[in-house]
Amino acid sequence: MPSLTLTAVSKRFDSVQVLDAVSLSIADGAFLALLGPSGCGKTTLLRLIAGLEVPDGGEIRFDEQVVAGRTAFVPPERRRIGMVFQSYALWPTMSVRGNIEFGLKVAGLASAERAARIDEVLEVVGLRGLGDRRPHELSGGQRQRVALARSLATRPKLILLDEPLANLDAHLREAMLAEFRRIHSLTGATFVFVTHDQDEAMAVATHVAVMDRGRLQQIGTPEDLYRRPASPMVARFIGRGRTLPVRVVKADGGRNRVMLGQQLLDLPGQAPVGHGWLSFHASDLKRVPEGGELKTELVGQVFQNGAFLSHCMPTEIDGDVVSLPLSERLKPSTPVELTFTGGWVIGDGQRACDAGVTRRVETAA
Ligand SMILES: Nc1ncnc2c1ncn2[C@@H]1O[C@H](COP(=O)(O)OP(=O)(O)OP(=O)(O)O)[C@@H](O)[C@H]1O
Repeated sequence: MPSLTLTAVSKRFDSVQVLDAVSLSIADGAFLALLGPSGCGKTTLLRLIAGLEVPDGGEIRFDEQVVAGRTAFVPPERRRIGMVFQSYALWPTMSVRGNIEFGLKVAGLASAERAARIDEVLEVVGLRGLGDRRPHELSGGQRQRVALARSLATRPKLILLDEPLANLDAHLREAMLAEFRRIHSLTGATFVFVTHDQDEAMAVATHVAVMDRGRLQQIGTPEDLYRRPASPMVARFIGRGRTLPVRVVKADGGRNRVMLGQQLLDLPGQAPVGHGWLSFHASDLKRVPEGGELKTELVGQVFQNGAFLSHCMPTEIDGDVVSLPLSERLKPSTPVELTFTGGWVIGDGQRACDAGVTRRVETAA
């Protein structure tokens, strides 16, 4: 059963359409990352799910209950959600236990049950023994764990996390990502996580929703987005992907014949006949001595991860620079012929999640 369903959710601030008919559905226990460039509407979407904003149109359902729609609006405190912000938002004068206990008191739990719940969540987030400390006596990572413990304590069905790792250094971020995964699978709650960092999203989420200028471009597993992007924007945004213009001449059962300049290629894809895009990553390219499908000229190299990351400009077609690691240093302007060992064909203007289309996502096994 889907635990969260958005149907054509829209929001305007003044004259700006911040969210435009966003529809998606996630299953119970999913870990969804909302990913996209700054200003694309991720936080606004999270705030709508939380009930901190009211949509102008569309509907939000938790399980079968409409929590925001034309005829219903359930306030945040009655939505059974937990929220974790990048600022932690802990009470500085209260101990860790006090911070966690606050929401339990509001929920009307008796003292013994509150104490048991606090012990339980401190154990889950790995802070047993630190309950009497105050926030200033904790590291950034520990404070974020307290914030998570506080949101878990009321046993919400849905945990909403708004850039929770933004204030941590790179090393701690990685450790906390692993923690979020562990805690997610331990609790079985549905997590919705806002980030603009795709490595973070791909590492932690079972499903990722890519947004661009208020619209949902695609929702899928991290592998779907990487290998089968639904739009040129997703192809370029995920994994430093590249796209080249192609003409699709045949569409047949999940494969496409395309013309890349004068070269005929046969690749996986679901594009209709017409103008399209070949999407690929560095690992889909191979240098060959001659007869390559893409003729280029070297424009620069950088030594990176034990290889020369080589930037090559197509010479026979109109397209952007492509990059791949090569084992040798080459002189600038050296001709470099490439073939495609992989790639994915996208139709022009293809959109996975246009207005009114609901994409269902099942939880990863
Ligand atoms: N309360 C508000 N009043 C007016 N405009 C707002 C309000 N909240 C957000 N916006 C605007 O809505 C757009 C989307 O903002 P939002 O914070 O949802 O984006 P985001 O994708 O989370 O961005 P970031 O990654 O930078 O946090 C922005 O142009 C922002 O300026």
